[in-house]
Amino acid sequence: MAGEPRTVAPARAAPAAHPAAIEVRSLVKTYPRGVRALDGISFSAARGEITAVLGPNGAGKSTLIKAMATLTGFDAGSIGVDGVDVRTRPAEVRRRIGVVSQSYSSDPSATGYDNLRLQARIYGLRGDRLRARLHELLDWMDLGSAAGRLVRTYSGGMRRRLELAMGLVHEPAVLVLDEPTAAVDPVAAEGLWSLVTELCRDRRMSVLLTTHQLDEADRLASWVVILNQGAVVVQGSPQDLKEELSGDVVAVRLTDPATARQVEAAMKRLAQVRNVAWTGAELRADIQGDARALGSVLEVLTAHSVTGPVSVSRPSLNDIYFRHAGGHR
Ligand SMILES: Nc1ncnc2c1ncn2[C@@H]1O[C@H](COP(=O)(O)OP(=O)(O)OP(=O)(O)O)[C@@H](O)[C@H]1O
Repeated sequence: MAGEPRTVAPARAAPAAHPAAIEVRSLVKTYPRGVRALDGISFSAARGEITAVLGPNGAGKSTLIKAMATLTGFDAGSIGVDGVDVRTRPAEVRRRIGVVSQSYSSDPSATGYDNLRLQARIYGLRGDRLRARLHELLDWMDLGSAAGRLVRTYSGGMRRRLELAMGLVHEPAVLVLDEPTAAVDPVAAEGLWSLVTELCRDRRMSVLLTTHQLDEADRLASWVVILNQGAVVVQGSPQDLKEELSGDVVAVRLTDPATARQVEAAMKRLAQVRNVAWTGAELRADIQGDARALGSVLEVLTAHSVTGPVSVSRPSLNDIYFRHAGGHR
């Protein structure tokens, strides 16, 4: 379960004269049968920066993206995209936002070029402008030589780059990427991230991404919003979030269920242990204090005859994620 709702930094608010790339205020969305997917979330994504939204399955990330992209309605609150209200001016929002969703939107039985051309035509590009934009995007995404091939012959990384090109065709001010590196290999993911970083740095594009890859958020984003069960449990810069966890993290793998339960209970009784969370069979304890705190934790492990390797490290964004977004055995 998540801890108490909290922020390590207040939700940022942009001055009215320079609206944020995305401004979400007290957003509520309830699906039929009373599923409250978004329970009053607020955050702001700054212009020209990467903002990451993290959260476990079902946290509400996709619903949030759909609401931003005008693909689903919401019950209360507001969303501004590039200063434009989603509810009152949805058509204008669609011109200003590009969305690259988790599921592919390209047609595998058409060529990369034809997919991109169709997308450009949907956005009203014609003639020389269309050809120039397609040429630019294909070149930029390093798809020039593969443009005439059917998309079904593309590798996962090439297909992701094509999807990115399709999301950029109308030169949106705000780009939303829903788990863009899911199912691509690390090299292809790295390629995608350098393209996205370039978009922000050189073209002042604002990017909001959802990811399960915490190291990605840590490395790329200037602001991180962690959702759980439709609520913002914590938000701040990666640095803010890390500073929130001073002390050390002790990690140990416990495969025997009875031992795991006993060790968890004993750890929780230690005054120096601030939080205990599970990542699969790995128990992670946040400890506060000097070497004596570590000594007490090791004593618990010894008392329960735990002989496996134990690691001690500085907290990462991973630890904050599991602390706030759950992590039960
Ligand atoms: N069309 C729908 N009808 C009813 N409930 C829905 C619908 N879509 C999503 N939900 C529910 O809303 C909640 C939030 O789902 P959402 O897909 O937004 O989460 P998510 O964070 O994107 O998850 P994932 O990481 O698995 O993609 C979940 O409880 C989900 O079951």
